Amino acid sequence: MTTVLKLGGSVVTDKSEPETVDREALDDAAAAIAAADTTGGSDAVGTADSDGLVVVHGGGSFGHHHAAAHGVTDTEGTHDVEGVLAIHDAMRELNDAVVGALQDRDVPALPVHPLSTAHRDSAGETTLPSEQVETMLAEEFVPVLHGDVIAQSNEGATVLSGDEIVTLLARQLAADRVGLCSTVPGVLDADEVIDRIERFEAVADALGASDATDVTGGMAAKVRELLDLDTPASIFGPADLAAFLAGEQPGTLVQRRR
Ligand SMILES: Nc1ncnc2c1ncn2[C@@H]1O[C@H](COP(=O)(O)OP(=O)(O)OP(=O)(O)O)[C@@H](O)[C@H]1O
Ligand SMILES: C=C(C)CCOP(=O)(O)O
Repeated sequence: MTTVLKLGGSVVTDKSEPETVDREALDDAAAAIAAADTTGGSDAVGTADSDGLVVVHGGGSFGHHHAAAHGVTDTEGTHDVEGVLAIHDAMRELNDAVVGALQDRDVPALPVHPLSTAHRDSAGETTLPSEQVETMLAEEFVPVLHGDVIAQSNEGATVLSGDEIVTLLARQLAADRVGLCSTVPGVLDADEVIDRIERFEAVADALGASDATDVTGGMAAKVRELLDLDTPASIFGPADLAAFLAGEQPGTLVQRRR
């Protein structure tokens, strides 16, 4: 079984303070991942024939802050190389922290930086090679990707969100499970967690943007992307990470009715 897990930038960073890792939250997440034994092989998460875990993390107070400062979004690009590097370097720094926290817990985590491998065409179609991720999984490593800036034809460089990485990889790896761990316990409608979302229109009124600086669209964009997947996806909070990794479906399950 292959699991793709996104650790929200809002979980692993303090989104109200530029470039601040939330060390406690990150270590808690790393501990939950370590306890779940998520590497490929016979004892891995979910079933006996697990192919392992891919971790993706978002930008939080690292990427979004720099992207906003340089006017870069997932559709608006820049040719300013210093701006591109500022966004990428911030994301690499956060990725170092995430990989480091996992390695401190003996999770065999390795970084994968999308700027060096992914690109977009002028219509915004993203290509993200996954062969290195698949090989890492086969060798029982835990690849750790992150939202990033990537080259886009006619735009310079634009933001690739962790959420889009999750959906691209889930398709390419034919993932069995997808989890988005954010700061909220699920998708909320008037403070109640919605159990299941099958159609965007049914929840559109409840969905908003992020309440922090976020250039890629917050909760509404997440739900839209997840509804396009064949793989069922769960959106849940940090308290439910261990349950998700143990095979449960906490929070909100997003799956289009076929
Ligand atoms: N109906 C809703 N239910 C839950 N959260 C919502 C809703 N509408 C808007 N939100 C906002 O969406 C946020 C989650 O999206 P956000 O993009 O900030 O999360 P993330 O993936 O953890 O962070 P990042 O994008 O930095 O990786 C919540 O913190 C909340 O502010
Ligand atoms: C802002 C950058 C560079 C990454 C955005 O990733 P996200 O937080 O998953 O939307």
